[in-house]
Amino acid sequence: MTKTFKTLDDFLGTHFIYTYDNGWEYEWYAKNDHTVDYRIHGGMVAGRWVTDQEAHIAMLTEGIYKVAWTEPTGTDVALDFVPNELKLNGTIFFPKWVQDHPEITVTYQNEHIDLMEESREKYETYPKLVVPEFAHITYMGNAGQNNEDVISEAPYDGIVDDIREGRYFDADYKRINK
Ligand SMILES: C=Cc1ccc(O)cc1
Repeated sequence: MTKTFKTLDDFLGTHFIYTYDNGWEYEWYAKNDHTVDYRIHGGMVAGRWVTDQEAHIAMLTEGIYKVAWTEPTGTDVALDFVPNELKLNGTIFFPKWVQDHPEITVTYQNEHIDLMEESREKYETYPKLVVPEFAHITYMGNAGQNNEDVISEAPYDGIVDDIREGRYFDADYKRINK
């Protein structure tokens, strides 16, 4: 995808894959102006995926976007995208319990909200694990807003290569082989 990001609308509906400098690989979709979906392919909670997470999304200045949200696990996230330079800076604030029991969060969270809320009460919150990292964007796709095909299944080995190499979405950004 070759596109210059200028407006908030240029950002909304974009699908990204990126790798943080610590090696963690994430896939993230700006579903609309208040909703994000994502899948985690590498790192402490690889295998986790989430749809319809409410988030705050703002354009700070032309082509630079800030996204922030708090999750049912108690994890907080702040992302600053500079897509024209294929980079972003992300900070993840993990409660202690996610660091101690990451496996509880490695699932399709939407089907286990009660477990996330029980776990955040049952286990410890502090000290939080703060992970501030730059990331390099390895893929961008124009999925359009509210496209339910973008993040619609659990991550599997090779999925990011399928996406990057054009084997996953058709010309209308619908999933092939559904
Ligand atoms: C914890 C979720 C999360 C999603 C995307 C990202 O880049 C960092 C964290």
